Amino acid sequence: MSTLKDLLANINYNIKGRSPADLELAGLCLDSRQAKQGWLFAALPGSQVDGHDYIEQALANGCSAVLCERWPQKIAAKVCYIKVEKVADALGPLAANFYEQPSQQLALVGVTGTNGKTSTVSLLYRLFKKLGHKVGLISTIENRIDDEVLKSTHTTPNAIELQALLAQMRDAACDYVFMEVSSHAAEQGRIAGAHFTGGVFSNISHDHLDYHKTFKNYIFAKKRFFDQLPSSAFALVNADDKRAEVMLQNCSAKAYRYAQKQLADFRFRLLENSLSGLQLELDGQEFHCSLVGDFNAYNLLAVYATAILLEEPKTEVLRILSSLKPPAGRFEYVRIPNNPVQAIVDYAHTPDALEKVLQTLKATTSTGRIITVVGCGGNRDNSKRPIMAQKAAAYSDLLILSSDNPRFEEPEAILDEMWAGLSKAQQAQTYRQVNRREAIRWACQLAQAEDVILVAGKGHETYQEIKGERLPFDDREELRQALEEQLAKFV
Ligand SMILES: CC(=O)N[C@H]1[C@@H](OP(=O)(O)OP(=O)(O)OC[C@H]2O[C@@H](n3ccc(=O)[nH]c3=O)[C@H](O)[C@@H]2O)O[C@H](CO)[C@@H](O)[C@@H]1O[C@H](C)C(=O)N[C@@H](C)C(=O)N[C@H](CCC(=O)O)C(=O)O
Repeated sequence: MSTLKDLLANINYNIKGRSPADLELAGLCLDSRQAKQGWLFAALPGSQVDGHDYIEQALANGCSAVLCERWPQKIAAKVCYIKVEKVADALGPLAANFYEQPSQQLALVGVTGTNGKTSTVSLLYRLFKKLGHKVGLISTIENRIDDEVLKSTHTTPNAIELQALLAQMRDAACDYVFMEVSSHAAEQGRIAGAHFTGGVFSNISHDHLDYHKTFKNYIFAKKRFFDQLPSSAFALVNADDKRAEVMLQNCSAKAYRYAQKQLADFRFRLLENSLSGLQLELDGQEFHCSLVGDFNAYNLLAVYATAILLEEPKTEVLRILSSLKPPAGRFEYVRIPNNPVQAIVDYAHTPDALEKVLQTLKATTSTGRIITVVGCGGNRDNSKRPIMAQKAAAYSDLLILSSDNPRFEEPEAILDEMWAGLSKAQQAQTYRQVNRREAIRWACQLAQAEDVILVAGKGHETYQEIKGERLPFDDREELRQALEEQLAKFV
């Protein structure tokens, strides 16, 4: 077993208290409440709470080492204190050493971007499984160690959880791992110390400005991931997004571009986009699949290009891709027998994602109306609220503003901010109903035979987060029930 001194190789640090040379750690933690005998506690400063305030609690729980940015007032001789410039930057490499560099022993591909991360990694996971590999998945919806499904609490886990998960994947003989890289994760060093075989950038648009403050900071958080890619890796970017080139600036990885509109290494041409699927010319080959919307054509192209860069056979990749269904809660259809109304649940919770889904519906719905139910999450970026309402109103024939996950905010106050984005004329045609179940019921009651209902924002989620509680709630279940109730109208 390695000593703490070995684990600190390649990290700049100062020491007080016990020497790390003869200290073997039993575990690592970020939360003092989970600390155990012989563990190292990493005192991470957050934006609200500072881990340094919990050093004493971690020591009381038996920790024998502390990673920190400033010396605590009391230094205990039996504890090793390691001071680094930024805990967030040092923890990843330390955790990677502790778990014996799992990402060096498999091929890790990270996907970043405002929209499309979950769909892309989920498609990659399923494609590589069908190609016969053992595969790991780290995503917003779930984590998977090949066939074993684990709960996911974040888009990208913290540095310790990430390295522990990668180690489990390595021990289960996974050869590939596809993971989402959120901007929070890149900014907070959660991916530091991870060795990537490839990085993919899908797009960037307005989101998370509560955290990053400016759009520029948000772009540079994503860029941090590309800056981390080694020269042996590939850096694959969507060249149709105008920030793609920023990702590639000073990036040591080998650059590849995919696009519809630009000259690029990988391209698609949209032949047909209907509610029954996409017909594409993908990298020169005719291709059909049941995924809907040109945003999915981009996701498919990113997946295809990644597979080719990982040297998978082109014909087999295209054959499997054409059979894949959309991931849960992404443009997921809800239909019940005898009810002609089509309903779609989508996770779109950014202005850009919502606009893309609605554009697809507009382009593919010829006769009926589009009825949209949408809200915005509480305690998250409130600057997107008026824009999302505006986008929803622009493409919908009927709009019902409702609650998403209000968290600790007043649901009506969130709707007020959305409402402010609507013109007087749009307001006159928009309903407000904070109770999401009721809002979905209203949408179904208002729908006629040819209409399409879009319930946006929560996708795969099976809960609604209200005042610190996660109450069971599933848009797809609610829609099924409401469509059943409405059935009488058509029989
Ligand atoms: C809202 C937000 O951004 N919170 C971030 C912020 O947290 P914070 O200031 O409240 O502090 P904290 O994490 O509660 O506590 C700071 C430290 O003290 C420790 N602590 C705290 C209490 C205690 O009793 N003992 C103790 O040791 C904590 O374990 C932690 O290490 O600073 C922390 C340190 O940098 C972050 O880990 C934390 O992200 C949390 C985990 C979070 O949930 N963030 C979300 C927004 C997030 O990361 N989301 C992205 C996806 C976004 C998307 O694409 O939709 C994701 O990757 O999931």
